[in-house]
Amino acid sequence: MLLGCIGDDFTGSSDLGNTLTRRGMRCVQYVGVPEGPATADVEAGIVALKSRSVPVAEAVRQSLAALDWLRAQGCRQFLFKYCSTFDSTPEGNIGPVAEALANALGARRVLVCPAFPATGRSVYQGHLFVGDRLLSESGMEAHPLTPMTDPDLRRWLSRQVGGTVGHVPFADVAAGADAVRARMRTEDAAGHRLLVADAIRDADLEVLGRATAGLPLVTGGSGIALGLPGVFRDAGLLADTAGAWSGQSGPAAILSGSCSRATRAQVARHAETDPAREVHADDVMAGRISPAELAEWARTQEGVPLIYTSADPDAVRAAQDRHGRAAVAGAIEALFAETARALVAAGVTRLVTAGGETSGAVVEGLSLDRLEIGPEIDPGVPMMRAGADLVLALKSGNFGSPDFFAKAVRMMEAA
Ligand SMILES: Nc1ncnc2c1ncn2[C@@H]1O[C@H](COP(=O)(O)OP(=O)(O)OP(=O)(O)O)[C@@H](O)[C@H]1O
Ligand SMILES: O=C(O)[C@@H](O)C(=O)CO
Repeated sequence: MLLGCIGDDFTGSSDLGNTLTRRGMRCVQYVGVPEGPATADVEAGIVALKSRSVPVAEAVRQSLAALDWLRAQGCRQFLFKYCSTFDSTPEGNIGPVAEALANALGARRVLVCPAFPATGRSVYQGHLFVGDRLLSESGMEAHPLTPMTDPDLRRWLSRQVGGTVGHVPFADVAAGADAVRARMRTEDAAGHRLLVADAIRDADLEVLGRATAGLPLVTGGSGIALGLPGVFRDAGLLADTAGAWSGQSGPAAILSGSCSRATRAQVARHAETDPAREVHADDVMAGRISPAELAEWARTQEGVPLIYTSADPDAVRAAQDRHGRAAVAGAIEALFAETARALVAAGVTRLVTAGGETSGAVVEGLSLDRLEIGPEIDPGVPMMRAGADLVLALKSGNFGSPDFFAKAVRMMEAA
């Protein structure tokens, strides 16, 4: 294993797997820290954690355990993957995890770059944009768990870490890898370890990736991985053999706990043509709804059934005020995990989930341990094989075209 990656959620990890696979690395996503050694054919291993929204100390503990395992597999470089919308609170977990990994690896000059141009995320002057809006005006300011109210990544990250935060401005990125390396040395000399880097195009991310050659730790969204396979390839380290992929026949179902704008539009689109069952937070909290009943409903539908709690920000806020943010999120995630188990037990072979936390709960609920990354459905979302009879797509909340659900189940079907 050459590149050891730690993802702070499951959809984000599959987004990273998509990038690395498309750039020719043989990549496997592990569900949590594996028990035994990896197989010898894996060039990039991603340990997917559910650490984005857990308490800081727990996120650090899990991430260091993942790092230990990846080091034991012989990795030469490590990547900490977080969300392209920098999902975190003023306490963490991005900053504390990045610092802990840097401490463990003795790493300096650690890039921080969530840019993902294919999905509209860019970093300029240290500020994160979603399309033409600042992060804090993109809808992310109303996220149920990590409301992003400050688009200045340097300022937001500074609140999370013990050290100071530096910057690699766009002028250096545009000037190429040597200029980036020079800027990183200057920032290091000024005492900054975590360095927010500007990037607005894939070409900028390629430059940043190349500039990190030989550095132990890189952090960012999946875009920061664009340039890394090329460095390994130039060193003659990649086998460059594509893995085989085949789809899966059988029933499909969709579970959506994401409340993002993109997902709500996808839910509305799917409901125009296929059966869609809304589950209300109050019913979940009161125990008025059971996974067995939802799975039975899904089994008896014509078309591809969608079960969703996705709701607009006012409804989410009201549910959180009534029940508590963590309690309602936990109860909904537990419901989706059990419903997924019931669906698969009832014969579902193609499962689409929307939302990072939701997908994490589902994958853990299904006790999956290893996901083979397949072809891309939409930017940032690959199909994945979870075993002989199960193919998954874990969609990040903000990703995917409006018809994503129908497109995903169609693409996941065996040819
Ligand atoms: N109706 C609802 N009311 C309150 N909370 C909800 C509701 N529906 C879902 N949630 C919770 O909101 C959270 C949504 O997070 P999730 O990560 O699944 O989606 P997302 O944030 O849109 O996706 P991503 O992290 O990939 O961007 C989950 O914890 C979920 O349980
Ligand atoms: O980077 C992203 O936006 C996604 O991979 C993700 O992490 C959302 O959960």
